[in-house]
Amino acid sequence: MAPNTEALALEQVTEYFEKLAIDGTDKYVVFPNVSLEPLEPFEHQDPGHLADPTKTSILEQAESVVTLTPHIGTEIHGLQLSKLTEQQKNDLALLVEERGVVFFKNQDISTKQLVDLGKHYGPLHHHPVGGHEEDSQYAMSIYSDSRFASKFRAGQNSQPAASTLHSDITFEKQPAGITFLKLELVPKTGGDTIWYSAYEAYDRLSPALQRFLEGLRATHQGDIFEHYSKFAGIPLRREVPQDTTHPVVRTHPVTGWKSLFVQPGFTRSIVGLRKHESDALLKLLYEHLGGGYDFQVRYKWGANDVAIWDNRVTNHCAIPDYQSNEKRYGFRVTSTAEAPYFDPKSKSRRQDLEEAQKY
Ligand SMILES: O=C(O)CCC(=O)C(=O)O
Ligand SMILES: [Fe+2]
Repeated sequence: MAPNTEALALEQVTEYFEKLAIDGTDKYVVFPNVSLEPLEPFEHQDPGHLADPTKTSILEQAESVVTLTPHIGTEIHGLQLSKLTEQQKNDLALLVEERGVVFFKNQDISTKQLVDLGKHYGPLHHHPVGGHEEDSQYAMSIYSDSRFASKFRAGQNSQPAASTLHSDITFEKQPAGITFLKLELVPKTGGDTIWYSAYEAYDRLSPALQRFLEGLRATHQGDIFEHYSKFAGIPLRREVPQDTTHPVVRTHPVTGWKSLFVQPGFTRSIVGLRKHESDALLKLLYEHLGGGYDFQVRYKWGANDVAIWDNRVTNHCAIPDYQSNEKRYGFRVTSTAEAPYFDPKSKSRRQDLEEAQKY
């Protein structure tokens, strides 16, 4: 039965959401009604610091490496994430941090193995609302089929996809770093994902606007998950922080490069500006991001592909264009990283590469 969320009583929806079998897999998604403690601060140790700058263990041992666009996205063929050595795990961190997103085709890695791999990159995030696989709270389900389509895609169909452009969980004080998504069921056509380089987004702004933005902070809110929890009758497992601010331009701890760290998904205002100033500036920046056709990569998924991106330096949006009778299932493993900071001495990616004559 395909429930229409709006028409259902909350009680029924809650029951519906307790445990959901994913057709076409042997998996169940659960939405446990548990109360989680607030996240504790931690000191982030980035494995990218341990990488070999040439990243040979990945780039030379793959069967082939495809640079998908000049600014973002690399596709790796012929390596299984389930079998990485310690050196490869560290080199992978640096590759993702430099390239923004890296794709591994047709992976045999299990949920448990991907969760274990994710832990190498930082403490894993347990989402306050998102359903997760029955066997792991750290494998957040990304799901859509005829039962879920109306609920999960409602709203998305009535607005431009770019308005859902986001970096994951930036409402947290220490938001996501390296993040994995494995898609196990993919629609026959459609359901691509687009990633945008926030390094290049910064580099495309005029020096005058760059200087203006540097040192500013913006508020980030996870209110959509609170609404979503009420709307869909899913328990809110942890309070979402209400007072998070992050720098508008942040410095990456490993590459040292600056990136533009605002997005329509979770950023709400720029601290210190009047509301109409903040709204106008964010609108300008969101148009700049969403219109970045020449600093994005659009990925056409194959079954069991894994995308690995650095949420500190990219934004992404899923494209909900497939038919509602199509199934799309995957799970995300999200490592968390440092509290975002801006180092006034840091360089932009373009400046650094130009100086090294690599641009
Ligand atoms: O479904 C997708 O392609 C991406 C969903 C998403 O935003 C995520 O996994 O963080
Ligand atoms: Fe996301």
